[in-house]
Amino acid sequence: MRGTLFGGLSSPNVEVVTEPLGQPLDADLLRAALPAGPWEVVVVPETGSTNADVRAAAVEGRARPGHVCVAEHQTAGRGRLDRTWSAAPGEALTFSVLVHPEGVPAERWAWLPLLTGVAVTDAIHGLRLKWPNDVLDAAGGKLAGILVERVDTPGGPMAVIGIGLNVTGAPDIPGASSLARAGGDDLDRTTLLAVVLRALGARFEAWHAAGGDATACGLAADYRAVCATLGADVRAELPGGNVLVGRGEDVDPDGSLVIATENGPARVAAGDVTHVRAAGAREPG
Ligand SMILES: Nc1ncnc2c1ncn2[C@@H]1O[C@H](COP(=O)(O)OP(=O)(O)OP(=O)(O)O)[C@@H](O)[C@H]1O
Ligand SMILES: O=C(O)CCCC[C@@H]1SC[C@@H]2NC(=O)N[C@@H]21
Repeated sequence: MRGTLFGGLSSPNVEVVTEPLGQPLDADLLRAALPAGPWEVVVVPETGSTNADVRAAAVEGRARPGHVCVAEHQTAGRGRLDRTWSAAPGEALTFSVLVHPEGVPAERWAWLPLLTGVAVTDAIHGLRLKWPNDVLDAAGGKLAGILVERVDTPGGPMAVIGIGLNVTGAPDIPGASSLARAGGDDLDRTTLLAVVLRALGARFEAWHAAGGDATACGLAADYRAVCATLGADVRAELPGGNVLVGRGEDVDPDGSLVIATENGPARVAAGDVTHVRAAGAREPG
């Protein structure tokens, strides 16, 4: 596997074909590129939201952990905090994975979105994370978003991990980027998806085996190493209009961001924050 952006997770099973832009996803090649395990991959030409589809399948007992739904196009893609997620047909990877963090205490599930962000940076070199889990290119453009939702299934509580990764292009949204804009020269979506799923599977297994202890499995340290928010001047907007301004100082063992403010350290959990921005920056919302 060549290219400036891919990480070291290439598989000897992956036949790498450099495809022209917009080549459809190859479901057979994708399945062959994944290691033996729980993967069950469904590729659909169009749907509303892969997160909604996987959630529905899980609730109805039709999907097992390891189920992956990939859409060439979403007509009602969902972002965090009830935002929308948009991408032109074929230009992005939009997919969702069902996972079962069986035995992991509920408070540790907050690491799942951060774990997913780290997996994307494992798979594709040169990317950073904006806390909690926006994936940024080297220039700070957002090229992937992550939406993790808990779902109650007949087999117990599980989580749907949704990833939208802009590959050959990005919507005309200020601050949005894509792998193509970031200078990536391997833009084959089938190969990319296989590499990201392998990285996600490896990160999930290690975290799960550690009972969800992000420190014990090395996830917390790896997260800090790729987190662009640490050391940066940030402005965190909270629901109700309160704002915290300070320097991103640390990420707690529970995944909260510690901001060094003039009044001392303040901790914010992902669910408590409407936006985290570079201080002074004007960004969309
Ligand atoms: N394909 C896309 N690529 C990038 N951003 C997108 C895309 N589709 C929709 N968006 C939306 O554009 C907005 C810009 O993202 P940005 O990271 O600046 O948001 P934000 O306000 O900082 O929120 P957050 O950090 O919670 O994602 C977000 O609302 C995001 O969900
Ligand atoms: O940054 C965000 O706001 C999160 C965006 C998550 C988008 C992905 S695309 C695949 C999956 N299906 C959805 O409807 N959303 C997620």
